[in-house]
Amino acid sequence: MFCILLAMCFGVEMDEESIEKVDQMMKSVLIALDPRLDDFLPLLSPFFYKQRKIVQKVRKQQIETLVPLIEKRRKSIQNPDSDKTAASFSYLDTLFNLQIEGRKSSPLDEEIVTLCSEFLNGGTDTSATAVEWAAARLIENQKIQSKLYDEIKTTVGEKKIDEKDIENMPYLNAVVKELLRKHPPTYFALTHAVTEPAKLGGYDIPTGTNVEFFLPGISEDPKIWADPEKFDPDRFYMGREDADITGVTGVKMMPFGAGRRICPGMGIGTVQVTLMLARMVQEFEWLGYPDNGKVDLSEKLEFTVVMKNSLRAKIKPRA
Ligand code: HEM
Repeated sequence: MFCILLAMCFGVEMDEESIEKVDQMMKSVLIALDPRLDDFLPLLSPFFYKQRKIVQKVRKQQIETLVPLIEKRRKSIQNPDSDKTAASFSYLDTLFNLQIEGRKSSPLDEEIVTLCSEFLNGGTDTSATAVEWAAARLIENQKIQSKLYDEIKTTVGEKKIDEKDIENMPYLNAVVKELLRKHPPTYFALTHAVTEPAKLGGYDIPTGTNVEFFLPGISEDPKIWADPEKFDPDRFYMGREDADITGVTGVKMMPFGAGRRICPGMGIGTVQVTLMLARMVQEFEWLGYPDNGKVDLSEKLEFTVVMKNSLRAKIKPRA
C-alpha cells in the first residue's frame, strides 16, 4: 500500500533502502502527531516543552528526507531525459504550480513536504486497516467468503481480477461497503470547525467551535440501521438497505467524511481495498489460526482503529 502511494506521490523510482527510510520517518511523524493535552489547552504548553522539542526534531527529519525527492522530481520534469525511470505524472506535479488564494507564490518546499506526508499517511494505514478487518470478517464467516469466491469464479473464471471487473461484482461491492460501515478505519473524521453559528442535531454550535464526528455513532445507529451490530453484506446485496457513501444524498455512514473536505483518496482507496480483497480471496482460502473459526474482533485505537490482537490466519492456495 505504502509503496503504491509513494510511487504515485513522487513519481520517482526508489530502492528498498530509501523506501524503508521514508516509511520509518512517516511512522515517527504519526507518533509525533498524537493529540496532547496542550493542543486543547495551550496554556499548558510550557509543561510539554520536551514533547515539543521531539516534534521539532521529527519535523526536521521529515523535511530532510522528503525535500531530496521533491528536488529529484523537479529536475526530472525540467529535464525529461535526466531520469528514464520517472513516471509520466505524479501528485507532486500538481503541487509545484499550485495557485494559492491570496498569495502570489506557489507552495514552498516545506509546505509541499506537509502535503505529501498527508497524502502518504492518509492513504496507507486507512487502506491497510480495512484489508485486515476484511480478512478477519471473512475468516469469521466462511459463508460470506464462499459466496464471494463463487462470485469471483463466475465473473472472471480463471483470469486474474482487475479493476474493470469490480463493477460487475455486486456481492464484492456489498462486502466492501459493509466493511466500511462496520469498520470505518478511523473513529473520527478530521476536526472540522464552523465559520458561522450553526445548529446540529438540535445543538447550537458557536462560530469557531471544533466539531468532531464519531463515525461508528452514525454507521451503527439503531435508528437508521437494522441489526447494526451484525456484519451482514446481504443488507446491501439484497437491497434491504442502502447508503450513499459520499454523503451527498444523505448521511447514514461516512467512512471518508462528507462535504467539501471529504477524503480526496476515496476513489483510489475504495478500489485498492476492493481489488486487494478480491485478489486475496481469488488466490487463497482464508482460515483462522491457530483455531480455525475463531477471531478476536477487539479493537485498539492507533492512528486508525486496528485489531487489538493482530490477525493471524492460515491461508490455503485455491486448487
Ligand atoms: C479506505 C481508505 C480510506 C479511508 C477510509 C479514508 C478516510 C478519510 C477520512 C475519514 C478523512 C477525513 C475527511 C473529513 O474530515 O471530512 C480523510 C482525509 C484525507 N484522506 Fe483519506 N481515507 C482513505 C484513503 C485515502 C487515500 C488512498 C489517500 C491518498 C491517496 C487519502 C488521502 C487523504 C487526505 C490527503 C485527506 C485530508 C483531506 C483534507 O485535509 O481536506 N485517503 N480520509
